[in-house]
Amino acid sequence: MSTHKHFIIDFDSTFTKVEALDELCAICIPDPVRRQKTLAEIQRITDLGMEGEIPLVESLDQRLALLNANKSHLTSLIEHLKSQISESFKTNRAFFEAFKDDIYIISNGFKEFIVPIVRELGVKPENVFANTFTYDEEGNITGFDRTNPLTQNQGKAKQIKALNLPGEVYVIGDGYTDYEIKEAGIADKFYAFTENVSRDSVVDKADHVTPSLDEFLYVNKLPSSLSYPKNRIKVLVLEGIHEQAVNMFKEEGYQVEFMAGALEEEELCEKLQDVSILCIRSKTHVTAKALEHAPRLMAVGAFCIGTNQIDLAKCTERGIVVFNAPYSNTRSVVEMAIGEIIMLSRGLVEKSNRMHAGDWDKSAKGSNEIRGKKLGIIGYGNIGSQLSVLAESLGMDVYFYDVVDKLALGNAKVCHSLAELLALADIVTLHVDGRASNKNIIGTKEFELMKPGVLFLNLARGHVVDIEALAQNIKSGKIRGCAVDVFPHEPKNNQEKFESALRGLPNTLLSPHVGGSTEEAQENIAQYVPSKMIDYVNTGGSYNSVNFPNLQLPALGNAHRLIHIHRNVPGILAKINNVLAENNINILGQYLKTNETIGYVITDVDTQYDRSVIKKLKHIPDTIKSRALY
Ligand SMILES: NC(=O)C1=CN([C@@H]2O[C@H](COP(=O)(O)OP(=O)(O)OC[C@H]3O[C@@H](n4cnc5c(N)ncnc54)[C@H](O)[C@@H]3O)[C@@H](O)[C@H]2O)C=CC1
Ligand SMILES: O=C(O)CCC(=O)C(=O)O
Repeated sequence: MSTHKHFIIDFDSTFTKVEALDELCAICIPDPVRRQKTLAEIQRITDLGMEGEIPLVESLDQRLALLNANKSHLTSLIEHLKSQISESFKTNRAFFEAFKDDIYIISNGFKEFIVPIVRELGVKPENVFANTFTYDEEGNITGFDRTNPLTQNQGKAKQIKALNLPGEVYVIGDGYTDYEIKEAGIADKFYAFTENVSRDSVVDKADHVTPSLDEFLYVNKLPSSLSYPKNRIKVLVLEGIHEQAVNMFKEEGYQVEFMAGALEEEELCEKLQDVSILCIRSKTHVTAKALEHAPRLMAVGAFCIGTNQIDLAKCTERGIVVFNAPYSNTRSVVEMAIGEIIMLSRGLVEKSNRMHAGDWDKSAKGSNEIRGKKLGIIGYGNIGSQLSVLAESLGMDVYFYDVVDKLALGNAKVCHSLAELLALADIVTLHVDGRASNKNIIGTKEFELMKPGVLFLNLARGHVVDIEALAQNIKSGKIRGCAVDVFPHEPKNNQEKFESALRGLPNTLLSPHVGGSTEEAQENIAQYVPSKMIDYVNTGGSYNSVNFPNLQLPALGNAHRLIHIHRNVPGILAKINNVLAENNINILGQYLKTNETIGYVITDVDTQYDRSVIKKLKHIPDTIKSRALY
C-alpha cells in the first residue's frame, strides 16, 4: 500500500522564477539609480536570510524598511508575478490539479501576492501559509504580523509541525529555510530546487537536487508533462566547440560537460557510459569500440563537414543518429584557399621568413599573378564549386574533376579524368570528401603527371595525399609551393607536438587544420548542429542527418509520439500496428522511412493509453531503440 504524500513547496525562486520583494522594489522605486541601489541591497539581505546567515525576522524587517511600498503597488506586483511562474511548474499543471489537496505553499513571503499566483495552478488558498503585511491608514506597508510563526526562525518547520500531516512529507525549495524543515525532522525528504537559483549551502544539504519540477516528478513516479526530465540528458562537448552550442544545450535544460581537446578511444569509452549526446569536431574518433561503451547514446554531432572520423555504419546499427554541418564553414575554407593560392604564387611565405631573419630580397623572380592561371579543382562539391566561382571572378581559368557528374558553374570546364586535370593545371587544389577509398589518391604517380613548378593545396583530408611523396616532390622542386591544412596524423590538442615530413620545407605553408576555423563558421555550426540534435530529442526529426532515413515531422500536438528504430527487415510496421491495435490505441499519424540498414517509424497516438505498450514495442524482434515522446 502506498503512503499518503504531502508536497510542501516554497514560493520565491521556486514557484516563481523571482524573489517577489525584489520585484516589488522595481515597481515602487521609479528612479532607476535609487532603484538599482536599493535592489542590490535587498538582494544582499535576501541571500543572507536564505543562506541562514541572519535571522529571518531581521531580513524581513530590513527589506521592508527599504521598500516604502503601498497596497496599490501590490496590484502591479501580482500582475507581474503571473508571468514569472517557473517554467516546469507551468508545464506540469496536471500535477497541481491531481494533487491539489496535498500541495501546500509554505513561504516567508506574503499571502497578499502568493495566493493569487498559486491559485493560477489550482493550489487551494487554505493551503497557503505565509506572512501578512500591516498597513497604515493610507495603505502604506508598515511591517508584518509578528505573531505569525513564519516570521520566526525555524518558522516553516513550526508551521508544518502544526499541520500534523499524516504520511510522507516532501519539501521542494531553493532556500536554507526549506532545508530547515527536514533538519527539524518534520520532512521525509528535502529537494533542492535549482531551476531558478542554485545555492551551494542548500544544495549540499539536499536529499536530491531537482533542476526542474520534472525531475522531482520523475524520481517520485508522479505524472509529468515530459516523458523524460531534460536535466537527465547528458551532453559531452569536445574539441573546444563554440560556446553557443554549450549555451543552447544548457538553455534546453541538459547537463553539459565541455572539454577543450579531443579524447583517445580509451578515455572516450570511459566518458561515454552515461552520455546521451556527443559533440565532436574532426579529431575525436568515434569507433565501434567507443560506441559499444555508450549504452545511452542517442545522437552524435560532428561540428564540421567531414564524418569520416565516425563509424557511421555502427552508429546506424545501434540506432544512433549523426548530424553534421554541411555548409556552415565552406565559405571559410574557400577564402583560405584563395588567400593561400595568392601567397604561394608570390612566394610570400619564403619572403616573410627571410625578412624575419633580416634578409631583404626585393625581386620579381618566381612571383606571379594568379590571373589567367589554370586552377585544377579535384572534388566539385560544396567547397570546390564555391572556390570555382570566386577563383573565376579573380580571373583564373577553372578546371575541375569529380567522380560524379557535376554542373560546371560559370566558365569552369570539366575534366573527364584526374590525369587530364593534373596535366593541365598550374595550381592543383584538393576538395574531395574523406571516404576511406580516397586514401592516397594523390601519390608519386599523380605528382609525376603534374606540370613542373605546380602549386599544390590540400585543405580536404590528410589521408588523401601520400605525405612522403609530397615531401619528395617539394624537395626536388617539382612542386614550387604547397599549402597543407590537414594531415594523416594531427595532434589531438594544442599541447601535443606536430610531427610531419613537411616541416621545414621551402615555400610550404602549413596550418593546423583551420580551414573552417573562423568565428563566423564556428558560431554558425554551433547554432546549426545543436538545433538539429535538440529537434531529434524533442520531436524525433531526423531531417538532414548523415545516417538516418530523413524524416521531417510535424510539431507534436495533443498527442504522444512513439519512436521506433529497427533493423530493416520485412513486417515490422505491421507488428508495431498489431501491438497498438491489441492495446486499443488510436493512431493519429504515422511516418515510416527506411534506408539499407534501418527502418524509422514515428507514430502519433492519443494521449490516453496503457504505458506498458512502450515496453511491448521495445520487445518486437529486430527493434534497435524505442522511446515515447511527450
Ligand atoms: N580544412 C578544413 O578545416 C575543412 C575541410 N573540409 C573538408 O573539405 C572536403 C570537401 O568538403 P565539401 O565540399 O563540403 O564536401 P562535398 O561532399 O560537398 O564535396 C566533395 C566532392 O568530392 C567528390 N569526390 C569524392 N571523391 C573524389 C575523388 N576521388 N575524385 C574526385 N572527386 C571526388 C564528391 O563527389 C563531391 O562532389 C571534405 O573532405 C571536408 O571534410 C571541410 C571543411 C573544413
Ligand atoms: O573545424 C574542424 O574541426 C574540422 C573542419 C573540417 O575538417 C570539416 O568541417 O570537415
